[in-house]
Order: sequence, then structure tokens, then C-alpha cells
Amino acid sequence: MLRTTGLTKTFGGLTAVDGVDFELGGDELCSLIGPNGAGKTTFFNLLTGALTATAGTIEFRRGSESSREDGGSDTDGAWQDITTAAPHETAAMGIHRSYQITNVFPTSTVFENVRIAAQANGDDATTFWRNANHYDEYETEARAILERVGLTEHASVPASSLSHGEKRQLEVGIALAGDPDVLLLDEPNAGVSSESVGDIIDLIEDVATDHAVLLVEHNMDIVMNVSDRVVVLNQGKLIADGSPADVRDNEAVQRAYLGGYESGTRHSSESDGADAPDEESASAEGSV
Ligand SMILES: Nc1ncnc2c1ncn2[C@@H]1O[C@H](COP(=O)(O)OP(=O)(O)OP(=O)(O)O)[C@@H](O)[C@H]1O
Repeated sequence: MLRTTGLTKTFGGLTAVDGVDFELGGDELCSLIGPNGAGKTTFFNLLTGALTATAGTIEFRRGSESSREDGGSDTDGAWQDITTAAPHETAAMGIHRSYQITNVFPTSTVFENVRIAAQANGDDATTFWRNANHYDEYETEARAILERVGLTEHASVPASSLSHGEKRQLEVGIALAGDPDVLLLDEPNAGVSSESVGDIIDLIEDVATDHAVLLVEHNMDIVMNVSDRVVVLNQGKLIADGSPADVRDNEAVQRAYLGGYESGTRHSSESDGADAPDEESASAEGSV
């Protein structure tokens, strides 16, 4: 569905992403882990077109075998080179991300945030005279998404009044409103209270049932439990790619990142909460 070949990004003398070969399958929930500064966010920004690669390629292939059998579009099945695509182009193709830093319209209601996102993705997003039926469709779609992310009862409150964990749920809802094939989730658990972590895990697992998901997450208990596959970046290089158990037992990964990881333990390099202005405290046990 999404693959990179030799993907590289340099900032001056620093190589943040270094020759990464990676492929994400259509039905996969793959976690991207690594120490602070390993290049994970830069890698996300390259995939969405927010940053332009220094070298290497990014390709996207829309639709799985099953969706093609169901009558997918003409471009289904063909790899497209999207290395130089801009963010609005990757979004239009079906690659969406939720942000590590809360990215909602704070004074709009929870419902409006999702409806606006659905409308922005709609066929008539650039048309001044909108079809009233389409408007109804966006409302229906927004309500279905709020139900899915567990925010129906908060639909009419301003987004600013949500707890940090609920804002994370809203961010995933906004990303879903873009009708993505690939969801890039950037630390959806960061800053979420330990009581809310279960909701976030349920949400990640739910969206992974019908989307390809690439998850950046520092909480190893979440990573080990939800992932089909784990890839590890260290100093920009991909140093491991395999099942959660294989990666956990990989010596290079233990040295670079997981040293001493045991289920339910915390480690000093965690970054959770740094971007969390809300009252809820740091994320769950098990962050590294
Ligand atoms: N715009 C930029 N200009 C210069 N250097 C940058 C820029 N963005 C990232 N870097 C550097 O690139 C390296 C990788 O950063 P990146 O944010 O991708 O790491 P990360 O794995 O996401 O880290 P974290 O887990 O802390 O979020 C770091 O050394 C960072 O300082």
C-alpha cells in the first residue's frame, strides 16, 4: 500500500532519515518505534509530503485485493510515485495523519470539527454553491465518526472543553473524516491519563480493522499488544523490522532503545506529556 526505497532526509549536516526501505501492507497495524530524535516524526512528515525527501522514493498503491474485487478505482493496484507530492495531494490520495500536538478548532464544537473535515474531503469542497444533499451526507458521516471514536455524547460541546484523551479521540475522528486508506497516528497516547489509555487502545485496534495504520508510540505495552509488526529507527536508520516478539528480543533494539524493557515499566527517555497542556497527567505505564 505504501513503500519507501532508500528514503533519506538531511537537515544541514544531520541525516534524520537515512536510506529507509519500508513497506506497509493494506491490512497492517505497524508500529514505528525508536529513541527520541531517531527520525520517526521526520519519516511521517516525508510520507505526508510535509517535508521533501533529500533522496529515495515514496510510492503508494491504493486499494487492497478485496477492494479491487469490489470495484475499486482505476488507480487501484498500480504503484504511484508520490515522493514529491504536497500534503493536500497525499491527503487526497488517502494518506492522513493525526498529530502529536493537538490539532483541532478549539472554539468549534466537536461535531463541527468532524463535519468540517468531512466536507473538506467531499467532492464539492471547492464549490461555492454546495449541494444541500451533500451537506446532509457530511452531517451523517460526522455523526457516524463521532460514534466510532466514542464522542457522541460530547458532540455539541466546544472542542476546547474536551479532556486531553478525548481530544486525541477527536483527532483520530478528524483523520477518519478524510476517508483515508492509510492512517498515520503520531503518539495518540501522549499525555493521556492511565484511565483513558484503554479507550485509545480500543480506538487504535478498531480503526486498524479497515485501514492500514502506521503508529508512532513510546508506550511499549501498547506497541507490543496492538501491533502486527514493529519497525525500529535509530539515528535515522531502520535497524529492525519484524513481529513484536522478534523486535523485543532483538539485541540491537535492546541496546538502542528497549534496554531493560519489561511489561508495565517506565523508562527515563519517555517523551509523553511534553505537549500536554491539559489537566490529565502522563501516559500509562510501559513508556520507554
Ligand atoms: N526541521 C528540522 N531542522 C533541523 N533538524 C531537524 C528538523 N526536524 C527534525 N530535526 C532533527 O532530526 C532528528 C530526528 O528528529 P525527529 O523529530 O524526526 O525524531 P523523533 O524520532 O520523531 O523524535 P521524538 O521521539 O523525540 O519525537 C533530530 O535530531 C531532530 O533534531
